[in-house]
Amino acid sequence: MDIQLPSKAERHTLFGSVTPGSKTKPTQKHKMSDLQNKKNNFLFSLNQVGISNVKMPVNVHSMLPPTQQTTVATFTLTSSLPYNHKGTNMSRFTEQLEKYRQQGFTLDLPILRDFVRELSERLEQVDAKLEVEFPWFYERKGPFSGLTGLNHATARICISYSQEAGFTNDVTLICGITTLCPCSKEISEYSAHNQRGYVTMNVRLSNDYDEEQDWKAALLNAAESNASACIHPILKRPDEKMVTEQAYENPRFVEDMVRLVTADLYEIDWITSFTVECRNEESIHLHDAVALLTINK
Ligand SMILES: Nc1nc2c(ncn2[C@@H]2O[C@H](COP(=O)(O)OP(=O)(O)OP(=O)(O)O)[C@@H](O)[C@H]2O)c(=O)[nH]1
Repeated sequence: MDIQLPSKAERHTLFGSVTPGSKTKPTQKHKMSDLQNKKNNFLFSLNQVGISNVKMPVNVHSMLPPTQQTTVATFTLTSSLPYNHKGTNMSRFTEQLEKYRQQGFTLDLPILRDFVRELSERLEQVDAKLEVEFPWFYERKGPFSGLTGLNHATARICISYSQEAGFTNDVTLICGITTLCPCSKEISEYSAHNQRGYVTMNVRLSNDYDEEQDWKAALLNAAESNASACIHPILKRPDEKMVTEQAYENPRFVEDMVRLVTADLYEIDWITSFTVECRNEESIHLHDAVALLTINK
């Protein structure tokens, strides 16, 4: 094949690009109009305005191995906006993220609290909120073989700051477990259906919480230690036999899961309130089974 192509500039013209016209508007920042900083009565104050779905590599400390890990986090950053401000200064949200990225952003709670307070100052607003979600990785050994592999759970941190009320620290962990149906076990001559369930624990941390306690590991343990069995990346046949028998010996409805996890979270003194949800991707249905419980201690 021998195709004679026009130059790249000619190709762009062919596909509709035009020469820039004469430009009259200022190019220097101080001469540009600043629409978003216009003050007037704009009718309503806003609860939240900012940016969402921002991806960034971050560092995470973990009590479970790997104890230092890098992962990709998705951020939402917002503040409120008074009725007399037309718009927020959007560029300052990403400027704040970039400042922390250059320092090697680690998602420790004290660092995130500094981030949110500084963000409110940078925005010249009375409050700010950070929500960040990331896959958190933890090693899991086969129960017989001891062979190690990596599992992950979805972790979320939400820090709110206001000059008036200070900080609230909410965290969420969503992890996979195995559940075996008690009803199916009871009524069947053989076997019982079982499935992958997802436990979502949404927790408010008290001021006593310190990073040594690692909320991620504690919430994972609350879910897994009450499940029919844990999820494993690598299982050899002796492992598989153990996991299968363990599930049969520990049947759980979604209701059982939520109540048992609730009891564990209730006993943790650095948790002030929480919601537990269990969702089973039923293997005998196309629909899921769900249960949810909220506790204010
Ligand atoms: N408020 C607002 N800004 C938007 C919106 N859509 C885009 N922008 C952003 O406007 C930003 C520029 O505005 P500012 O952050 O106020 O920029 P600036 O005034 O040069 O920066 P400062 O001097 O820090 O105030 C860009 O980052 C755009 O992304 C919107 O819906 N609302």
